[in-house]
Formats: sequence, C-alpha cells, structure tokens
Amino acid sequence: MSERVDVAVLGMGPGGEVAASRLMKAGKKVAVIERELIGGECAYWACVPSKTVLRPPEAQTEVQRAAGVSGAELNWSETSDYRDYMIRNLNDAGQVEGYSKRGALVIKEDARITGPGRIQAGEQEILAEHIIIATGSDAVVPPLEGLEDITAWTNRETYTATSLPGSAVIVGGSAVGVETATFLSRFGVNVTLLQRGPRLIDREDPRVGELAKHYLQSAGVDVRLNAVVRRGRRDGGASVIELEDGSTATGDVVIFATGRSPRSGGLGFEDVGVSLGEHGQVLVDDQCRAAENIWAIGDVTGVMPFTHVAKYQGRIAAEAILGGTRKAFYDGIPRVVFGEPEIAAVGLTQQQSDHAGLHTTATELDLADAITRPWTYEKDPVGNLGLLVDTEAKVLVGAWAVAPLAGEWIHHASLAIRARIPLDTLRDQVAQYPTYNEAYLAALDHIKA
Ligand SMILES: Cc1cc2nc3c(=O)[nH]c(=O)nc-3n(C[C@H](O)[C@H](O)[C@H](O)COP(=O)(O)OP(=O)(O)OC[C@H]3O[C@@H](n4cnc5c(N)ncnc54)[C@H](O)[C@@H]3O)c2cc1C
Ligand SMILES: NC(=O)c1ccc[n+]([C@@H]2O[C@H](COP(=O)([O-])OP(=O)(O)OC[C@H]3O[C@@H](n4cnc5c(N)ncnc54)[C@H](O)[C@@H]3O)[C@@H](O)[C@H]2O)c1
Repeated sequence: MSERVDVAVLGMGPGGEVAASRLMKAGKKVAVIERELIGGECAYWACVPSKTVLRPPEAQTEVQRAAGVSGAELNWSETSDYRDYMIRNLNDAGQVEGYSKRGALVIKEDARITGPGRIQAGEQEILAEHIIIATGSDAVVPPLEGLEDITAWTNRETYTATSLPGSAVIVGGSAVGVETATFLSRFGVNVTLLQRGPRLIDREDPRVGELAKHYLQSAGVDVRLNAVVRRGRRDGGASVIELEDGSTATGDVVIFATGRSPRSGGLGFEDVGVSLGEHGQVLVDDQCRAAENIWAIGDVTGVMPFTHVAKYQGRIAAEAILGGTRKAFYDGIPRVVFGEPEIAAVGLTQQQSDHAGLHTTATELDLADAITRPWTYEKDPVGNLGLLVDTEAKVLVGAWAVAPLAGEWIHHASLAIRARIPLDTLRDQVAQYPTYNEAYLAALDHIKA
C-alpha cells in the first residue's frame, strides 16, 4: 500500500533531522526514513562519541597545566560508560517514538527512489511531493593488499570500542586521524600515525599541520609523513602495515581515517534527474535543489562534510520547500579539529587566496607574547593565531588558531569573514580582558591594511 506525504526525508542524520523538524513544525506531513539509527553517523559513531571521549583527556590536560591543582586521572571504564550513554547505547527507540508522537510517518528501512515523488522503503511505498536526500557518507577504506588479514577499524569500531587496543596504527592524518590519535594516545595506547602527504591536516595552512604534528609528537604519537602504505599482513596477534620506503608500522588494530564518500550509489538518484559529481556527490544549487522537487543536504552533497553544515543545509532546504528564497552561503564557516590543543580554521588559506587572485597579507601571533589570558590559563602557555587579510577590500579572509578553546573563539573570525566586517571595525572592537579573544586585536596590530 502507498502512503502519501508532503515531504519524505531519506536519511535521518543531523541534516535530515533538522529539515524534518522544521517542516513538521510548519505543518507538513513528513515521512522520515532511516535504515540504521535516527541521529545518523554523527550521533552514534562520529561527532558525539569522539568529542565525549576527548573531553576527559582535555580536562586532565587543563589540570596538569594549571598552577595549583593536581591529581586528575583518566578512567576508561567510566569514560566508555558515559560515551555509551551519549550514544544512547546504539538504540534510537526514543527518537522513533518522539518523531511518531510529533506526527511523522517513521519508517526504519533501507529506501531508494523509484521515480519522481516515489520511494520504496522495504515493503512500503511512499508518495511524496518533495524528497530530501540526506543519506550522508561512508568511511573510505583504500584498496590494500592484505586488508582481509589485518584487524581493520574505521570510526565505527573506534568510537564504540569497549576495551582499547594496546597499540594502533592510524592511516590518514586529517580531522579523524588527528582526533583519534589524540584520544587513543591520551588513554595510553601506543599510536603510529601514517599520513601520505608532507603534512597533517593538509587542507589547512601548512603552519596548522606543523603545529598539529608538534603537539601529537609531544603526546608520544609516532607521526610519519609521506608514508605510502603498500600492504597489510598479520604477524601473530599483530597487524602490520608495510610502507613503500621499506619500513613497517605495527599495531593491535589499523584504523582507517582516510576520508569519506557520499552515500549516493544504487539509490535511484540518477533515474530522477539527480546529477552526481566526480566523487559521487549529489550536485545541488544554492537552495540545495538537486532536481525538480528533490533536495539534497549534508555529507551526500560533498559541499563541506560537517554536522553544522548539514544542519544549515537542512534549514535552507526546508525553507525552500516552504516557499522561501534564502540561498546557502558557505563563507566563514568554521572547521575545528578537537586536538590538544584545539585546531580551528575559517575562511581561505594563503594558497586559496592566491589562487583566487586576492592581494593579501598574513600574520602569526604567539599568544603568550601578546596577551594575558594564556598566562592566567596555564603555567607554560601555548597557542598561536594566524590571520589572513585582503589588503584591498580591508577585510579578514582567513584565520586559524591552534590553542586552548580555539574552537570557541574562532567564531569571532567566522563572523568577521562571513559578514565582511571592515578591519577598522574589528580594530575598534573591545574584547573582555583577559580572554583569548584579545588575540585578534593584537594580531591586527601587526597588519598594515
Ligand atoms: C569520527 C568522526 C568525527 C566527526 N566529528 C565531527 C564534529 O565534531 N563536528 C562536525 O561538524 N562534524 C563531524 N564529523 C562529520 C559529521 O559526522 C558529518 O558531517 C555528519 O554526520 C553529516 O550528517 P548527514 O546528516 O549528512 O549524514 P549522516 O550523519 O551520515 O546520516 C545519514 C543517515 O542516512 C541514513 N541512510 C543512508 N542511506 C539510506 C537509505 N538508502 N535508506 C535509509 N536511510 C539511509 C544513514 O543510515 C544515516 O543515518 C565527524 C565525522 C567522523 C567520521
Ligand atoms: N571536528 C570535526 O568537525 C570533524 C572531525 C572528524 C571528521 N570530520 C569530517 O569528517 C570528514 C572525514 O575526515 P577524515 O579525516 O577521515 O578525512 P579527510 O578527507 O579530511 O582526510 C583524510 C586524510 O587521509 C589521508 N590519506 C588518504 N588516503 C591515505 C592513505 N592511503 N595513506 C595515508 N594517508 C591517507 C589524506 O591525505 C588526508 O589527509 C572530513 O571531511 C571532516 O571534515 C570533522
């Protein structure tokens, strides 16, 4: 039997949840279709568990680095219990009930689009005026000889593990690799981090990668750059990765942190006029429209694979379905890696601004040399801020910070870039003393523009 709704949301990660909630609030009849757990990758295997297990090490660092306080010890068993609570013990019964009570048609099935306005979800056919594709992304595991012989994990096994391995080889040194190395090393796991290029976090300014490497090495992580993985093999209980240069890396597990690919294959998308890009991402316009009455949001669009972007696109698509005209605009959206200390960036890198033909000047500030907060915060203060300024338009176009709480105070730069706030206004802003925010004024003092 077919069921008719106004909007069918295919995939209930953070993007799908925001879109569905907004549409239901506006009185639309919504079908929410999810084949695993309502909440998606973020809630169970990615953002939420990773940030939950990173918090105890962060708190311990704060204690170790602040004057006059001591004695913080990590406890994995309590951490993993709290992590399990945060990921709802991989049970979405509460979410299913919540959406049903709010009037949604909740379908827990694998779904595919079978024609315009038509979805097959298990035995059930849904007829919908609008379809929102919010199917997210999968972990990419590179084809590797001997893969079946090693204990290979992705974020899923890592962030639901009950007991931790004694040692781990992490392949991939960007957001997932750096966060996972931070988490595991702090809980006493011997970590080797293999990054194929010359630097970590390779989408950001080179200094960001340098600093990330420095802090990981200080935490005891064996960071190997330009590491080209050749094959895997088993040696007793251990998993061994052989590298092109003849060296090896050995661990109880090998964790692949080598990127994501959009979940767009075999779901009938192309049959209804949806176009896929070269990486399989669903192509969308600036209102997240993928085809007539079909919308796509979140990781499946490949625009910026972050939860805050999936949620933003969910708001944009819902508004468009309700007749709004707001367009998505991606300037000034922050990118934070929750390392130790936090690694935050926003806007353009120097390389991107050169490519765009902008005339820019950059500066880097050692926070301890310039402001008070690092000294009141910890005994041996760390932290750096980099700014990139367009000298013609006299606005900030890029910023990065590797420092305590950087994921919080990067939002000052985020707003400045997004709203193109004139440098003169930024220079006139008065930050609370003593806060990390004062670093912006100190850095701008070094810039002639
Ligand atoms: C380890 C890790 C840590 C991360 N940490 C952060 C972080 O701290 N902050 C941040 O902003 N981002 C983080 N991310 C990225 C973030 O997880 C994603 O950007 C976010 O989950 C994307 O949301 P989404 O709604 O597009 O998709 P998803 O969360 O992937 O959800 C998509 C849903 O669609 C369902 N689905 C797929 N196909 C079908 C189908 N055919 N039928 C029915 N249902 C289907 C899936 O089961 C899934 O539940 C992290 C990622 C990883 C891997
Ligand atoms: N805090 C956050 O917001 C957060 C945290 C984790 C992940 N995420 C998001 O999730 C997505 C996935 O993150 P990710 O770090 O897995 O992917 P990524 O695509 O950002 O980085 C993958 C890294 O692995 C390296 N790599 C790829 N293949 C390799 C190989 N064979 N050997 C060695 N190195 C290899 C690449 O050079 C790259 O640096 C990202 O887009 C990220 O934005 C966000």
